[in-house]
Amino acid sequence: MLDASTILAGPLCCQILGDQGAEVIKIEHPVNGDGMRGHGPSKDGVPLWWKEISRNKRALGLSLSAPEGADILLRLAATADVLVENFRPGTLERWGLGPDALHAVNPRLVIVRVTGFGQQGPYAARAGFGTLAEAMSGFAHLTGEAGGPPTLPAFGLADSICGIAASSATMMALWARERTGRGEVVDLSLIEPIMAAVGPGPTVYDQLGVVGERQGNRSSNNAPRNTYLCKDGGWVAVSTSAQRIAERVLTLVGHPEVIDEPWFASGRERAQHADLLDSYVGSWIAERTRAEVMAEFERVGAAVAPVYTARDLAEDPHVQATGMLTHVEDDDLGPVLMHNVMWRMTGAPGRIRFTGRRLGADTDAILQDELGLDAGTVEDLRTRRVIA
Ligand SMILES: CC(C)(COP(=O)(O)OP(=O)(O)OC[C@H]1O[C@@H](n2cnc3c(N)ncnc32)[C@H](O)[C@@H]1OP(=O)(O)O)[C@@H](O)C(=O)NCCC(=O)NCCSC(=O)C(=O)O
Repeated sequence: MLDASTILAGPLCCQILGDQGAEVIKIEHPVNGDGMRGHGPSKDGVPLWWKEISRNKRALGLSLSAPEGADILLRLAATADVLVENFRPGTLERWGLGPDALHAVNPRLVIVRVTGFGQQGPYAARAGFGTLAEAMSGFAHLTGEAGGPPTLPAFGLADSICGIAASSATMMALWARERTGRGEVVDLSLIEPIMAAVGPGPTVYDQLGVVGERQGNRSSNNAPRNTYLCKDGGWVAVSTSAQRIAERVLTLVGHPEVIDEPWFASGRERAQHADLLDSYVGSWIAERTRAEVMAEFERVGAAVAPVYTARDLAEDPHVQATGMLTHVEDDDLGPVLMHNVMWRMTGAPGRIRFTGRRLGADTDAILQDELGLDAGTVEDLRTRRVIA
């Protein structure tokens, strides 16, 4: 599997498949590397996010815009199952590496193309980032306080949802290939996966002519639903998407009488009485420590979670017991804590074999051992910065 993508969506797709056993070659610009190397904090010059996002990927520095680099990609593509890229539409074609050229060397290749806005349409040529997808999908309009500005997430939400969707699309394309014998071209924009996650807003607009508005931490589908401050300064989140859970919460906080109100019978109607329900739940929680709130909610079978920092998450006994986070040995850093393979499978469990490598760490092995280039050619390409 060839990961010629940059920053987040495409690389996350390849990380997920690499976790599950795909042999991934990470292709990067030989001089600049993947911009992802500069994202987020580093320790003594070692980029920390890179260790996680590029795990299980061998590193090849290769200029795809140089004709000799493009030729090397075609040779790698000839035996690959999948190529993931996220250049603007037309860029691969400009380098002689469009789907026609790739399928000419390997008709069974699955080509996954991540873009901001899709391969076609009036916005196709625009530069795309997850932030723009968060804005255009409806997410930002719905997020934030009523009366406050539209709000963006503090992390790459649209990119990550797209990366997860891309991994699923890749597997579906591979499955289709099993039946047809032919590769696929997957056209995946950053907008569509987060649009699907934002929900049925366009359907509601189509049928009812109304659009949703920001309402802080509340939901228009259920109440009580919010974050609440505990006596010791900790926060918890409560959700009551199921009717039975709503009844248990209001009984627990000492207001069982409200359950008999006709409007209490549906989440949507409860949402219209969020002020009252929040005041009942909020004042009960404010008199207790977070540990007490957690224990009481658990005792009555209601739904609650602590609002965690990264430190809380790392120290949580459930996270530790289930291995949701795991330590992986790294050459630069020693043991590094990172999120584990995202799910557990009985027969073919995923595995983190190694952490993200330095730019070009595997270039010689890939070009000499796998493509049969001689050492002199490799050195010449390196001198001319076609490879790194
Ligand atoms: C990210 C982009 C805005 C970057 O736009 P541009 O800089 O104009 O690049 P292009 O796509 O046109 O691709 C050409 C450039 O790719 C760079 N490039 C990268 N890798 C290589 C390799 N291996 N070889 C050659 N060139 C390479 C190089 O600098 C090229 O510029 P030249 O040397 O000049 O030719 C765009 O690629 C894009 O819209 N991608 C789709 C959406 C996407 O995935 N966005 C990033 C998600 S992360 C995110 O949203 C976030 O973190 O925030």
